[in-house]
Amino acid sequence: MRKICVAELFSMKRVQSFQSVREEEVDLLIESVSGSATLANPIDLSKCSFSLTASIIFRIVFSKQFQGSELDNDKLQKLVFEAEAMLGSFCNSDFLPYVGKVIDWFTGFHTRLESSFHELDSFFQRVIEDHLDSGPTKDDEEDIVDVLLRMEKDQTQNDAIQLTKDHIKAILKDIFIAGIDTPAINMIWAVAELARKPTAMKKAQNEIRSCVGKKGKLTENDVSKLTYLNMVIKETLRLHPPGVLLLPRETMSQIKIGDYDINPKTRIAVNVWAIGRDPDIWDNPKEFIPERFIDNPIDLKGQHFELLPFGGGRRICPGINMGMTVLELALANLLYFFDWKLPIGMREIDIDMEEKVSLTVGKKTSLMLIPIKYNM
Ligand code: HEM
Repeated sequence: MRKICVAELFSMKRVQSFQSVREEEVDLLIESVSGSATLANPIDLSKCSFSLTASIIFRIVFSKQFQGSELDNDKLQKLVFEAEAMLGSFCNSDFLPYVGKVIDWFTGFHTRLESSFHELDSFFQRVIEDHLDSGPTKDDEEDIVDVLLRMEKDQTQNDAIQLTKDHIKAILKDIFIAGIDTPAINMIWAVAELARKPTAMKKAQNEIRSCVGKKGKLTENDVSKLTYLNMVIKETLRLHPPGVLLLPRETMSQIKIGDYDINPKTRIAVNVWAIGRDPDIWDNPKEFIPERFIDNPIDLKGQHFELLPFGGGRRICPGINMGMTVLELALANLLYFFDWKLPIGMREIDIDMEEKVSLTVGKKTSLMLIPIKYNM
């Protein structure tokens, strides 16, 4: 099932087919930040980044606008954070037969879980019904729901897996939870780290501005030339991988890790946050130094175990291409069009880097910075 979805939903071809959506949404973000830049007031970049990734996911998944939708105005953020909190919490009934269920009822966990599930489920149900009502879509205009409904319709009884509406909703939920928050979190950590290190910020801006020149427009085609920006993103993902423990694994046989004998069916969590800060692997591990990736072959594709922000193996993030493209495009645009100043009276070291721990680990407080329009 995952194989089919990866081939259909996250292939390079499909990711490319949504290029115009990403570029249009980033342009809208830049337009809205430009409006605030004239006032020279700090803006809430955390909110902007969540709204950008939500807008992109809404359009590629449902062909719907996020702004003005029933989940706009912080409602979606609350829903996603609540679903992440539930997935990241200890669920007693998973581990303690019978008694666990009673404990979950008693603590209120069960009610929270049900309410989070029903809100998302009824939203996806409406989305699917809308798509069915509006009939088939042309191949080159398909969104992700269209693709999933087509796969359901075209399957035969001989197929090994029978795709149902519940499967479709589960896939949509996965994309929603995994695809909106993670790139937004990374965008914020990257800008926060750059704001704390003005030399790196300037270096990234100089690279972008000399590459794009006075064109006044920065597209995905420009991004592949930005090597320093790519190092900034790698360094951010080393220090701040959003999914710090990856998805849980279960051992299939008796294995040995270091000096430990691990039994079959043991649940394993891989702490990529700790690996990224391991002093045996990285010099000055707590320092933000994008230059450490110069002439360094380590990449993000799950082959180098020193750096696994997208995981690895069979469960590696299927949205890696989409996530990286959104991150690169949005950051490049924010750094091309604006210089970023700290609110009055604030120093670089005052930027709060405290983490908010849930299923993902983001910046606890909003990142507030003043955008200054760059004169080309
Ligand atoms: C910077 C951006 C992103 C980061 C750092 C990230 C990271 C991750 C990680 C660490 C995992 C677990 C992998 C493992 O355990 O080996 C994961 C899973 C997943 N990601 Fe991403 N992700 C990002 C963007 C996206 C985007 C944009 C989408 C979709 C559009 C997406 C969809 C998914 C899905 C569906 C899964 C679950 C796969 C499964 O259940 O096997 N991700 N992601």
